[in-house]
Amino acid sequence: MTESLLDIRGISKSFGALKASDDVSLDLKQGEIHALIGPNGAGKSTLIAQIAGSLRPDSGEVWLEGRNVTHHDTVARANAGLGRTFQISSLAMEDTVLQNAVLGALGARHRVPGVWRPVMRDSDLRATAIEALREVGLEEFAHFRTADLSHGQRRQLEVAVALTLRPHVFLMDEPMAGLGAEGSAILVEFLRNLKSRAPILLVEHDMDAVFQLADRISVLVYGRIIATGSPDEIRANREVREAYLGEEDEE
Ligand SMILES: Nc1ncnc2c1ncn2[C@@H]1O[C@H](COP(=O)(O)OP(=O)(O)OP(=O)(O)O)[C@@H](O)[C@H]1O
Repeated sequence: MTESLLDIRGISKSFGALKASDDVSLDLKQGEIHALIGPNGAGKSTLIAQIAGSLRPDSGEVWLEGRNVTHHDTVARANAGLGRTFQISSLAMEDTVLQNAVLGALGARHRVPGVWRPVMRDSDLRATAIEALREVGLEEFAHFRTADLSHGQRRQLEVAVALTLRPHVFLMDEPMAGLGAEGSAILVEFLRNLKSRAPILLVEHDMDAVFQLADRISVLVYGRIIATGSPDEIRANREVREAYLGEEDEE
């Protein structure tokens, strides 16, 4: 059996009377894209926040590469190999592409250089940042203002920033959001290649992208996972179709 790099065990989280996560278990194995789908308000972002460490579960555990990180904060989890891209861009739009990547690489270091040593002249940080930009195909845009990138390129830059932390596992929250058909197609191809570098837990509303990309899909409804399986299994699952996918998938 392939070892799970990320293992979510029985996570529950309530906001008052609302159970946003209800005994959720799922895992992420080497080389796969595991998509988490579900209607608005199903609890996807709440679950991602608990995996990333920004929200504490009421009960349950998060294991990363065989280590229980349930009580680690976001920085400790990032340093342990959990890379994340966000639903809302965390990039500094007025800074250059390279500056954003260097800032990401700076977060990967366990110390902050002294103010006398300008960050942008730190050759290790620059090398890490340029390597990450090269990996996502943005090296030639290094000196562009981030605001001048296309939407899709900004998504790629977010991945580059995450790559500077040398993640072993990726959490991605709606990377396709706001992309047109062409941008989505490029990003789908990009993520398909990226998964061999680090497996991806993907929250995504774009069902075309999900069904093209995912090796496994879990469906979250009212905080509970109602099904996990291959894209074909999920498409054929009656409960999933009734709860979420709707009749348009019936052929
Ligand atoms: N901090 C909070 N306090 C109270 N309720 C919250 C809080 N965060 C989320 N919720 C509620 O928990 C439920 C799950 O929300 P969540 O944002 O995780 O869903 P989602 O599946 O990510 O939705 P979307 O697809 O729209 O992003 C919703 O009913 C939401 O209103």
